[in-house]
Amino acid sequence: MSVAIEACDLAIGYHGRRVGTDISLGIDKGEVLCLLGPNGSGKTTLFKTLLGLLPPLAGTVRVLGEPVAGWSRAAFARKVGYVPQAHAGIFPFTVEDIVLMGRAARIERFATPSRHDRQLAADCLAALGVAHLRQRTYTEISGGERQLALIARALAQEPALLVMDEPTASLDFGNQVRVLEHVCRLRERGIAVLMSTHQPEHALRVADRIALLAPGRLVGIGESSEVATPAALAALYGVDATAIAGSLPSIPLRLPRRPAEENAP
Ligand SMILES: Nc1ncnc2c1ncn2[C@@H]1O[C@H](COP(=O)(O)OP(=O)(O)OP(=O)(O)O)[C@@H](O)[C@H]1O
Repeated sequence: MSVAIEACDLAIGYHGRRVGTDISLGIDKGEVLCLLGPNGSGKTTLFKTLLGLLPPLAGTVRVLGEPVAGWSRAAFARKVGYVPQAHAGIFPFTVEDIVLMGRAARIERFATPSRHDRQLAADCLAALGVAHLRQRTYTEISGGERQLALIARALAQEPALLVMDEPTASLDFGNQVRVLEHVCRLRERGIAVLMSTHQPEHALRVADRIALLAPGRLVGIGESSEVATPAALAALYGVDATAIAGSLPSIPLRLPRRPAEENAP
C-alpha cells in the first residue's frame, strides 16, 4: 500500500454549508504535497476533513487504504501526525510534556513515558534546534517556539503520514529553512507529508506536487513547476503575474540522503 491519502469527489464545509466541492487528490508515501490557497479558501477545512475531524459533506476519504471514519483514534494517532496552526494553549504544560503527548498513542494506558520516549522527545526538539526549551512552560514561550514544539510533537508520533497546517508561519528565516529541510528528510524516510503554506516559494522548494485551492474548488494539482506558475499563482491570489515571477526559486531544496539520519526523528 503506497497511497497514504486518497480523497474522491469530496465536498467540505460546516453544518451543511459547503466551503469546497469536487475535491479529489491522493498522496503517496514518500511524497510531499503542498497546498496553496488564499485566506479562507478552505485549506484547514480540507485538512480537518482528510483527518476525520470534520465529516465530509460528500465523497470519500481513505487513509492508508482504510476509510477515515473506520479508524480508531488510537490507531490513527499511531499512523498520522497533525501539526495545527500554532495556538496559545491554556494549560501550563512543559514543552517536553507537549512533545510527549505525541507518544500517548504508543504508551500503554496508565503507564508513564519510558526512557526511550523521553529520549525521542529530546531528539525531536534537538532536531528542530529547540532542545533548550524542554523544561519551559508552553504557555510562556513565543509563537514561533510553540510552532516548533508542535512540529516536534508530531515527529515524536513517528507517523507514516504528517499533515501540517502552515508549519512555517511565524518562524524566523533560519527556522523556516530548518523546518523545510526536515520535511525533505521525512520524504527521504518514506513519510507522506501534506502541508499548506502561504509562501509559494516554500512549496516550490520542497514539494513533489502542488495543489492550488481557490475558494470552493481545486484549480490545479500536479508537478510543482507545472502547477505553480506565475500566471496560475497570480490568478489564485488576484495579483499581477509580473510581481510574482522574480520571487520564485528555480532550484528545489533537495537534501542528500545520509545513512546516519535513517532513524533520526
Ligand atoms: N468552525 C467554522 N464554522 C463555520 N465556518 C468556518 C469555520 N471555520 C472556518 N470557517 C469558514 O470556512 C471557510 C474556509 O476556512 P479555512 O479556515 O478552511 O480557510 P483557510 O484556507 O485555512 O484560511 P487561512 O489561510 O486564512 O488559514 C472560511 O470562509 C471560514 O470563514
